[in-house]
Amino acid sequence: MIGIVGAGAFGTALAVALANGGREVRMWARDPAQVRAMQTARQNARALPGVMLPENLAVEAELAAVLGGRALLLAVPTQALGGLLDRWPQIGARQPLVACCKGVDLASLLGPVEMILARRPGAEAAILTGPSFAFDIARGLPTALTLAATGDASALQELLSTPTLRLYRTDDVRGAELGGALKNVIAIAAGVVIGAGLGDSARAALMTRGYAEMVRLAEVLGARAETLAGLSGFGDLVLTCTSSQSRNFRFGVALGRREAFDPAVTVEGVATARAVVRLAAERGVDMPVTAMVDALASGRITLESAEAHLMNRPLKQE
Ligand SMILES: NC(=O)C1=CN([C@@H]2O[C@H](COP(=O)(O)OP(=O)(O)OC[C@H]3O[C@@H](n4cnc5c(N)ncnc54)[C@H](O)[C@@H]3O)[C@@H](O)[C@H]2O)C=CC1
Ligand SMILES: O=C(CO)COP(=O)(O)O
Repeated sequence: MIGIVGAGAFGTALAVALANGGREVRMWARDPAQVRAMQTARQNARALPGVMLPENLAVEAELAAVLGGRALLLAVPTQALGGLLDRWPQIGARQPLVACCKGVDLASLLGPVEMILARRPGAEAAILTGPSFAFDIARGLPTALTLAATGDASALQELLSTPTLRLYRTDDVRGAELGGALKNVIAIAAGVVIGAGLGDSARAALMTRGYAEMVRLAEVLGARAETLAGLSGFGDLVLTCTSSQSRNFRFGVALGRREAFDPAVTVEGVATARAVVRLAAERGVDMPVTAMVDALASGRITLESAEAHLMNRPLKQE
């Protein structure tokens, strides 16, 4: 059995793909009304309307029902992960924990695996990340992801791979965590550029310079540059900066157009930008694109001054 905590878009998509791949899956949602609706309609109408839940995917109202399997996937937004682990001490005692989220925690400046290990020392912890929209995964479209764990991830890799979900493993947990977290910030910047009508060339420039600062910070924090060049960094950066399926990209487009954006939608890059600005300052790393996204998203600067600031930085070697 594979347990999943969190029945949002990503948790449900993984649950559907794993169940369609022949695994027994149990997914827990905190809202009993949502559980009943999913049990009755065999759909997650809130997160993935139109996707049928296979028979071997059970939707559970009790957390205990999803514990004790071969792995427990934690599919909640990064800013909710700490609270989840604090609220439910029984999570983690009996199975490997796989973080299925992308971000840096604002309260602790830690990544998802670091947050798990800070609260559950000695737990077997991993992160599943990489270019993959929930709807694509749920529809059974081919998807490749990175599974990063400090120990040997071969058994988990086998368990979580299906004919449509192909997992590559790495021991560079820091690199995988940071690739997924930092690309969301750059995707917001790419959205701003498109929303403001600055053009595809400007987007390509921002993606490239954004990638440079992602690698700069990741290396200082002990990650390997080659991990950032893989699925969890470069791969996800390309996907998220170029598709309007991405919520981070769409949030950026709204910012660029000076339009409002639904605050109920999960946009990981906003809190992560704020956290990364602090992390970068602590480590003395220059991250101009991230700083600009944070300042824009929090309304501290205008679009015009953000553009002028980035274009008027001292000329330098690439
Ligand atoms: N949607 C996508 O295409 C993908 C999302 N991700 C990542 O997955 C993570 C989750 O995102 P989504 O599922 O898309 O967000 P979502 O907003 O669709 O769902 C989040 C779910 O977490 C639940 N939740 C929040 N706090 C909770 C708590 N304390 N206890 C229990 N449940 C809680 C919410 O009720 C909601 O069902 C994010 O870090 C995101 O970056 C990764 C790859 C693809
Ligand atoms: O991480 C994702 C795709 O890999 C999903 O991106 P958004 O959270 O921006 O929708």
